[in-house]
Amino acid sequence: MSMRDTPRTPLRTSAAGSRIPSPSRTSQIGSISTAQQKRRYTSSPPSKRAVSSTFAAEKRNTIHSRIPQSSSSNGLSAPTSGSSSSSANLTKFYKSNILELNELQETLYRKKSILDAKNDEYDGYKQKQQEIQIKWDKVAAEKKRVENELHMKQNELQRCKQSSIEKKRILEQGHALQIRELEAKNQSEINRMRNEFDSKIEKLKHDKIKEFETKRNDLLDQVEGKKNSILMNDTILADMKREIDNKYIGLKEEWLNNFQADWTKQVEINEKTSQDISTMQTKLDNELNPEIEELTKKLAESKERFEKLQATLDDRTDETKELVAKIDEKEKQISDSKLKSEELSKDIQSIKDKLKIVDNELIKEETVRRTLHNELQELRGNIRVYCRLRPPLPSEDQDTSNLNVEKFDDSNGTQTIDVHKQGYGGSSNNQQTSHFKFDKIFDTDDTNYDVFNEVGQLVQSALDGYNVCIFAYGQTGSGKTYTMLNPKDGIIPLTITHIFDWTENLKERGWCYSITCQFIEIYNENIVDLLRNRNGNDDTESITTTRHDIRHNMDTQRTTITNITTCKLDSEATVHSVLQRASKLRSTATTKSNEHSSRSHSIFIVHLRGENSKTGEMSEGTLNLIDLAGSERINSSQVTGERLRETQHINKSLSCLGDVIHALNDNSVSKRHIPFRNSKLTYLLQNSLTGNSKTLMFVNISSASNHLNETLNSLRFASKVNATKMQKGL
Ligand SMILES: Nc1ncnc2c1ncn2[C@@H]1O[C@H](COP(=O)(O)OP(=O)(O)OP(=O)(O)O)[C@@H](O)[C@H]1O
Repeated sequence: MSMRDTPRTPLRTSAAGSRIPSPSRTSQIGSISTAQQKRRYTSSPPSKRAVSSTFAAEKRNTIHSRIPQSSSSNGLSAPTSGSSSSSANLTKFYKSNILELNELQETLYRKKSILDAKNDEYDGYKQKQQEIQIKWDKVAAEKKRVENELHMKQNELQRCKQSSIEKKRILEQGHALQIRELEAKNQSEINRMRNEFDSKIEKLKHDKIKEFETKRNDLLDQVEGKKNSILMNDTILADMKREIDNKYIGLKEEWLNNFQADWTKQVEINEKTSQDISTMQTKLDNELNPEIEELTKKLAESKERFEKLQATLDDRTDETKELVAKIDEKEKQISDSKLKSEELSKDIQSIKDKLKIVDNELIKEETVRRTLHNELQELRGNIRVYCRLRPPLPSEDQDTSNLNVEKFDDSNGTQTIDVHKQGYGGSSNNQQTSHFKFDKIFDTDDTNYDVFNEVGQLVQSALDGYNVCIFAYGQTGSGKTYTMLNPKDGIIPLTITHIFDWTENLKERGWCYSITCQFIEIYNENIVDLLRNRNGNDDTESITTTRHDIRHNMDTQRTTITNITTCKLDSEATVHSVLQRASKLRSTATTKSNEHSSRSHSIFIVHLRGENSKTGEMSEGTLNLIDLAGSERINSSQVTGERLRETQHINKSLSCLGDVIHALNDNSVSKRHIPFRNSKLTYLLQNSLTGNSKTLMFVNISSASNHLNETLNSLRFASKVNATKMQKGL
């Protein structure tokens, strides 16, 4: 029961109305019978919860029950007799009881004050939690902003990287061009050398021609000289002839002949020289001219090539100049980018540092949150009982007026359901009304999501490393399976989905969780593995032959079951397939044993193991989600055989569950023995019911009037559980 919403203790002065009446005011009331007095002392004292919730009513009842109502019922004289002895008895009775009643009232006030103090403490915690929540939201928003900033910077860095790659590519292209340019340069060098060679050849050719021309000119000069000398000789000869003619006509003939002979000789020499000259001229023309022509042609070609190369070279030089300018520009851009990149790296580093601080803050906040969450849960009570009404099915009586659910009042913290039942003869005068108080009551129009909103906090506790048990108790068909396992929105599917969401969020605070599950049922005190591998000849017989033992490790407070299948839950798909596997096995058993599912307890066990890589913290919690067997009372004398066995086992295990919770509430040292071993169910859940564990019981009831008796039985059982509190440190 939540302390949060317990009504405040009234001031003592204002409690006058509830004080015990003085003997004088009640002097007309008869004295208590000895039998009643005896019963009062021998009955066990009411639990603390019962005292707090029903004290006023009890007090009234006690007083009225002790006052004789008629002389025929207790043998005392009627108040109208006015006898002094009965008045004296009455006075004596009140004197002896008023002290005790006042003491009780005193005790009640004390307890209520403690309750108020706890209530205030709880409000303080609530305030603190709200502040932390606001701080948390701020930190989360700051983190988101910083992450966005980081994201943008990373994008910018990425762009810079891409532009660097582009520049590198362009530079590489430039290098390739340079290589080609060098090749062109080498080519031009070759060409230059070739030109030099050509010009040398040209010069040589020129020199040779010059030399030959000089030689020819010399020879021509010689010929001219010879011609001149011949001409001179002719003149001399003519002179001599004339002299001879004149002087020596006789000798003329002889000298002329001689001279003619000489002259013929000279002519021959001249002819020979002329022949030599023409031979040389021919030789010059035949041999050197083709070579010169060839060389001239080559020279022209080379010139042409040279001009072309020169033009290309000019183009390349211009291109190279442009490239060099571009390279310079790019290099400048690269150095700018490098500077920017360094600045970005610094920014990123500072953001990372900030993120680290934020992370550390978050981790610290998480630890505080866990402590506060647990304190809050403890303040709300380690045992909670919720009631859930299911609407009448179409086939059932639609009249639900027997049940009346009080509106939930947040400041009250509890909710009451009134059950009206006709007395003997069906007369409305004989109607009896029973009141049952629970931490919360879900009416017929509340959905599974409304239910999960309340359960979620306990799932969070399991993630924080506590053991949690959630039971669904009620008669067959009251909605236990609908509450626990409805495929879309039952507690089990919603729990797992939320666990995935929460563990994902906790990752950024350094927490990494491994989630495993087992799904078993307890049928006739035998454990059946609902996740075992099915094979073709699998039948109910082979199921029950596999032995499963429960082992408790007292050091680690962990419980294991031998030969049981454990499945890793890493995605919603695996959860779906695990639940389908289990439901298939259950439905197979249902066809073989009538209404098997309502005759067995099914337990979905989720192990949540978390490790925080940043703080080194570890947490290990177990969440047990239990769909109990139908609780309807079947008289053992009405059934036989297998059904009788089932009934005995169910009755035994459910009453054992009640006993265990009762025993846990008993602080008396002599009664510290908790009868966990009396049933498989309680023995299995031993570690999850003791210590700092949290327990939630749903009592599922049908609102249909034809189920009223079973509804009352279920509500009575649940009220008994609700009147207990978990004993710590067992
Ligand atoms: N809150 C609800 N709203 C609507 N229908 C419901 C609700 N609770 C239960 N039902 C319907 O009532 C019927 C019986 O419910 P369910 O099978 O969950 O009961 P049960 O207690 O688990 O029975 P059993 O013990 O046989 O497993 C089902 O048809 C279910 O759909």
